Amino acid sequence: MSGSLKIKTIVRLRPSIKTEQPDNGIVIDSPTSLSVVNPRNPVESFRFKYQSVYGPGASQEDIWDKDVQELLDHVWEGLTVTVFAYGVTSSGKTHTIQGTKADPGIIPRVVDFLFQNCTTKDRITMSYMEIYRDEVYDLLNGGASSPKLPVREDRDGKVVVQNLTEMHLSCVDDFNAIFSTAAKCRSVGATNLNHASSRSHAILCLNIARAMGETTLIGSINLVDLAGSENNKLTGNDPARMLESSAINKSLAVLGQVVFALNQGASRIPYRDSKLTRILQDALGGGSVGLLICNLAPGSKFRTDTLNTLNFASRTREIENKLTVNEKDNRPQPKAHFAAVQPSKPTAAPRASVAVSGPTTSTGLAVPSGSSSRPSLAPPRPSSSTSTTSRTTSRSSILPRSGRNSALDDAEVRAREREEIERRVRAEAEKDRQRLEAQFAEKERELAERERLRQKEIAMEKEREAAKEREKRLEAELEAQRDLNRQREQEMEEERARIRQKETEEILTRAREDMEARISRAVEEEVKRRMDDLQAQREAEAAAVAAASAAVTPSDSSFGSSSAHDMDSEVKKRLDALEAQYALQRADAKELDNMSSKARRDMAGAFLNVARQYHDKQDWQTALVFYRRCQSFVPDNAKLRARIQEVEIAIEKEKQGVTFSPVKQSGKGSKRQPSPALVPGFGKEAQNMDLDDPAGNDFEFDFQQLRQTRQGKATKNQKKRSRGEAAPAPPTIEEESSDIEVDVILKEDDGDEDGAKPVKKKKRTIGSWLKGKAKAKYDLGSGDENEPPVMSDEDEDGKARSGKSKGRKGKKVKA
Ligand SMILES: Nc1ncnc2c1ncn2[C@@H]1O[C@H](COP(=O)(O)OP(=O)(O)OP(=O)(O)O)[C@@H](O)[C@H]1O
Repeated sequence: MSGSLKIKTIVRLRPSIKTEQPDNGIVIDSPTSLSVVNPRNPVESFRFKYQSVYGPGASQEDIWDKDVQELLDHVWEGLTVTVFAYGVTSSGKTHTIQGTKADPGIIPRVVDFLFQNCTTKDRITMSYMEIYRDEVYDLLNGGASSPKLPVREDRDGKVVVQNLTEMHLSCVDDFNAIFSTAAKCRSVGATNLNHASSRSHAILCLNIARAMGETTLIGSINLVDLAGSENNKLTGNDPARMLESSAINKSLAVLGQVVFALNQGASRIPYRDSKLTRILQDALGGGSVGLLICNLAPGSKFRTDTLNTLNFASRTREIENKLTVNEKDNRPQPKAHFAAVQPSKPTAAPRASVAVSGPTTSTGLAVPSGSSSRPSLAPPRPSSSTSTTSRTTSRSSILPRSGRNSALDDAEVRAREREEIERRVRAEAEKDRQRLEAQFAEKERELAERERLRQKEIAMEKEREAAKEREKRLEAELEAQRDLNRQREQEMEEERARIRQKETEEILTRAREDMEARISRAVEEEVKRRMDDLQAQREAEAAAVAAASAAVTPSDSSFGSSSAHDMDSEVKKRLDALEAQYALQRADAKELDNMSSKARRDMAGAFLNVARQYHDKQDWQTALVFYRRCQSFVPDNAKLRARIQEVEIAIEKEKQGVTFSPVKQSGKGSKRQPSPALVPGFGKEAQNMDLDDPAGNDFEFDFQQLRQTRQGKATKNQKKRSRGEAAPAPPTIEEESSDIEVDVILKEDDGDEDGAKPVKKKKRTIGSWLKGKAKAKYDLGSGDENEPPVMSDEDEDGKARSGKSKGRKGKKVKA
């Protein structure tokens, strides 16, 4: 088989081991892709795609069956197959490549496979080496305790590990015995991350030579268990481990550079910068079939290494190898003849192959096809020697001396030329390397700058988010404060309303008490005065009787003198009464000066009430006193004047022994018409409400409806206040009654004696009524002689309205 083939790249994520926390940072999306969370920005993740992706549940067998076994077919075609495991320390490279007895990895499966499929003609050999601190040691010869082996390029440009032991295998057991001993020689040490951490890169090489008539196909399998990249902060390495670690990391860095340079198509690939890349030259951009297994470890502490490993894998899968069949010509070589000796052409050899040569064995990890320099599996036979060295020896032995000298000169010249070319190539390569490194550094700087800006942007975004959050919190706090203020204001408003209400009630109570006190004072004084008068009168009468019985005088003169005496005492009494009344009126007049018109009306009403009570009892004297006192507050009221005159007449008549029928208190008929002020539930508020029709019409007014509305509202407000809620100020009676309808009885004067007669009813609201109101009908100071003054909740008969109102519930009253 020939042609080119890209390196096959697969990924394997190992399960979490006992001491590790489960990790969701790596997600296997499909059998060929996975996503890894960005360690710098956890909301972001990177997605990768490879030929195969194995999760923690995948077995050794799965990997073998799907991705490894098929490659071994190429071995029988004389190709070199290189499988290498790459990954951070403890990611499972050794587990995958080597495995354990219970869970065998790739190596034992390959050996089984080879022996199952080989024929008796096939010859299988093995070599096993380790690269420890950038030196090569033979693991079949004691590993790092044996001498280090030089890595050279032979004349054909092949990389060879000199003196590496190659052992023949006849069966699987042979291999197991040799390998288990050799594996123990491998440099392994304990770190914090892996108790059996590989401190070296191990390369097991299995060669299969199959004779095919005149040629022998030499297939090879290189199984490479790389040491893992290490973060010394995590591994907790001691100084010795640090040196190992630095060598491991350096060789892996060069491996990365080689892959990078191959991807870039660079003219110089830095294989020579480490022993590892030098030896793997054939697998990387050389002539072999390549399989890269990237091992991943779960856990956030490995996240950056995981991403590095996956980036490395992505770059490696782009590398294309030009496959080269390793073939050996079995035909006997023609006898050495100087004409046949040609300098070997470096271009004829494969670009990169690893060959090992030593004193006892001469075999290669990869062998150039058809080349006479191909190492043989059997000990070298003189007749078919393929080594350049033996060719050179036979050539020199047949040359004459002078010819030998000139041949030596030629060789020297060629050697010098070669050195010169090598020097130039190296200088050029060095320049390329420096240029690439500069580019690399520049790229890294660019990436670092981009990363810095991204981090800055993230930090600013976070800051913006935090500021928004703060603003929201402040706004909420402000709103809460505003609510609190509103609530407090409402409470204060309610408190003020309560205080106002209380003050009003107190003022009213005080006024009422004051008035009651004055009335009772006045009554007491009057009663006392009258008692005194009565006493004086009785004493005077007793004295007069005594004097009359003692004196002996003619009957007419005695009659004349008795009559004069009576006249005197009567005049005197009247004078006393007038004086007393005058004194009272003076006292009232004094008070009157300081009173408001409303207070005057109140006082007049109070006295009128008392006067009426005496009037009803036909105690004309006392009634007269109170009517007069009432008059001192409303001196211009004509009706009151007339009432006083009536009472005075009654007194006169009484004195004359004439029976006197009680004076009617209503000037208009048997039934006094209630005024709005007398409607229960309204008290004196309605006094100022003028319900007089400007047109002089009468009307009916449903006070009961108004009262109920008002009481309903008052109860509602009271309840509100008891709950501590704000209640509106009580509306005025005008406001409340404005929508209430009344029936207006229009009157028409038909010219006869009866005067105006009610003819029809018309509905009007109190509001509209009030708009057109004329003078105040019930104003005590109005001087209206046709209407009685209205002072309190009692009607003119002195009966409480509340009692009457019960009987009138729901009935329309005539105003
Ligand atoms: N697929 C797996 N299933 C179960 N256990 C595993 C698996 N892969 C690795 N391990 C365990 O993880 C631990 C580390 O594995 P291993 O030694 O193979 O890592 P490594 O990559 O070779 O590390 P180092 O580079 O340090 O040599 C071992 O205990 C191994 O048994």
